[in-house]
Amino acid sequence: MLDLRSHVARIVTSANQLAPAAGDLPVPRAADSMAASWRRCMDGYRFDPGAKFRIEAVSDAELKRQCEANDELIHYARPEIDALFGAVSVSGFSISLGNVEGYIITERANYHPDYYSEVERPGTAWAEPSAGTNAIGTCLVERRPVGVLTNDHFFYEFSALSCASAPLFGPDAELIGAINISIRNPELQRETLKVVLGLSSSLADRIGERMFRQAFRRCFILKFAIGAVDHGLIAVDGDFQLVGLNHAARDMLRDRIQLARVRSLWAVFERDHRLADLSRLGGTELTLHLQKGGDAISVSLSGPLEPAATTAGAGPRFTAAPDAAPPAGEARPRPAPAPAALPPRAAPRVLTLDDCAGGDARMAANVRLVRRVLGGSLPILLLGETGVGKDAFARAIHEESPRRAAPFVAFNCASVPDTLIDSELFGYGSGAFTGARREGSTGRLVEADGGTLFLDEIGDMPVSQQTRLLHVLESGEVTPLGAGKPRRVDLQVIAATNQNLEAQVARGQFRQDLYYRLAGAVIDIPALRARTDRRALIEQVLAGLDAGRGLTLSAEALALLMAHDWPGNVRELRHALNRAVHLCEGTVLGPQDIAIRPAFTAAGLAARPVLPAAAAAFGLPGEAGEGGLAVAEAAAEAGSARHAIACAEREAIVATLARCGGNVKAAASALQLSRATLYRKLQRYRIIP
Ligand SMILES: Nc1ncnc2c1ncn2[C@@H]1O[C@H](COP(=O)(O)OP(=O)(O)OP(=O)(O)O)[C@@H](O)[C@H]1O
Repeated sequence: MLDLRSHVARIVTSANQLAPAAGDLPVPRAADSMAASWRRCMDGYRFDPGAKFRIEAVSDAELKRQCEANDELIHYARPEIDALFGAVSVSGFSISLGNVEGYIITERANYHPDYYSEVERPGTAWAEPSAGTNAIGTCLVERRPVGVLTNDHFFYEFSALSCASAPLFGPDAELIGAINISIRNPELQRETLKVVLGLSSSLADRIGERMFRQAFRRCFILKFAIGAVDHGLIAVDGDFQLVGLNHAARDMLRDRIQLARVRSLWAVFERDHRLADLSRLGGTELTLHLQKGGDAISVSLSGPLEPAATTAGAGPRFTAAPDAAPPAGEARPRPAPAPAALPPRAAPRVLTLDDCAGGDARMAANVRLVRRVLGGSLPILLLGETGVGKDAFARAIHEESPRRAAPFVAFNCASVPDTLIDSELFGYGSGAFTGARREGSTGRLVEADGGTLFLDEIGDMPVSQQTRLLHVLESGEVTPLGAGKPRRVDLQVIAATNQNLEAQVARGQFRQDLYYRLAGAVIDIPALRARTDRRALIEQVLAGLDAGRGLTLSAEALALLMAHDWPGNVRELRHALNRAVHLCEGTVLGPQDIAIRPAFTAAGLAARPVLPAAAAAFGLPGEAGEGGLAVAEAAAEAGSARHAIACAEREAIVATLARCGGNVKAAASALQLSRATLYRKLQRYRIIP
């Protein structure tokens, strides 16, 4: 432990250099990772490391309110904390649970009288903007496990303490708190703290897993490990549609999920026939292969905790949606004792063209146009926002086409790296390049011979491949790479995009001649919000998801769904309903089952820029700039509705700060947020570094 002078000098030097200091001050290597936090303390929160510090604590009444607000979290965390505490009962040791605001809400402590201190009791405020560098607060800011050894604490008052905290993520992958282990021993070694950090992390993972399994208790759960991280959890329904991914799974699979914008498990893993009947496989360990030649991953599969159709006797719902606490007075959910299988489901039906048309006049006209060119060689171009059903429409075209006995081959131009598009699409001959398969590859164009080739996300095709594709469309011949001899192909090409191809042509990003070639029959699929048959479509999608439970929508739920503007279109609708079906206890879906908010219509809010005056006052970029990106990232994966909410929140914060002349305390009070929460949001939206 350093004396006060050396403590202050070390912090100031390291924070300023963000690297070990030269000279005679002992600056351990961990100072590197702490320095960013020390710098935040000095520059961001205007703390002085030499100042006397007293930890803030909330009143008993406020602590009670916070405990009630975090009732679910405490319910799942407490048994795990007790179990670990019982196993490691040494003196000067405590395990605490901090909420996302950094307040300790429950704790088990076994203090040695020599080391006893009031500082860590429930109600104390450990958010970094309140208490400086400390394990709970810094872990919440950095969203990663953090160990803080003695003098790594910003304030000298805490330098007898060493702490290790790990973030806790909820079933929707949102940060909900931190688990902290503290040891009051000024002699503690950094290596020992690393072991303690491991304990904190596995405790947080176990609590997160229990919450995830309960939230998705009517789903099949796949648990897997990639690299050192071994707690990836995926919830799927009986149709292998992804219903939930925990934080670790999103992290591990981010690229694959974003690339393909997937909702199906089989867009992440290679399809595996052993999983054909999920309900027989509970408790199975198996190896799945990541798509596109990815690694083999060991996966353990468990069946639902509750049958999907359960009504009476089920514990009250724990919804995974943030802010959706269970209604007051409901008892806590208890995991159901015996696993049960989901009722069998009909295989997902391929939509027909009539299904796609529904009762919408524009769609009916689209279908009439398409029927006139079915099976010919005139290309069809499908335009429409993401999720409107372009892929579904393309498949329906093929199924009604005279070509339906031949293959339907789909190729997503955005999900294949540029360097592989050539070989994947046009094929290659044996030994065409290093790493090529000995027997060569036919390529998708040849695979689709006689049938339909669906080129999804055509706007993402690189210009060099556009030239080759144009040649194929004009000549009807494909020449695989290194194969010399061209091969004739007869196919109907359907291309799709949610981009503005004409604008891309004007910018030189898309070949004009290819655009005209592809635009044989142009089908503009309307956004869900513009469809006149929205209500019928909502009911049709629900009927396809409810596995024969005969679920209906309450008037309020229907009103909510009708009022939403569905920026993610039918996909978003499907996802919202799928989730509601899994969370709904009875047979009528209520508004509480629907995770969207009518007050924030995404198109309106997302389109509004940050108030120009506020942006100027703080030197902020407008919505399209870095701040907008920060919002987008913060809301990534959470869906566009939450993105809109995040936009609105950021806008409100910036405007209030501007009104309060940049005074964070005044802005926090005007926004009715704690100072710590406001700082967290300022960082999250990158309003401050
Ligand atoms: N008319 C419909 N009825 C029921 N479900 C539909 C309908 N249209 C689309 N869907 C469903 O909506 C989801 C999204 O559709 P699809 O993947 O075809 O959209 P997309 O326009 O191709 O999206 P993207 O541009 O992101 O690729 C799919 O699960 C699809 O089955």
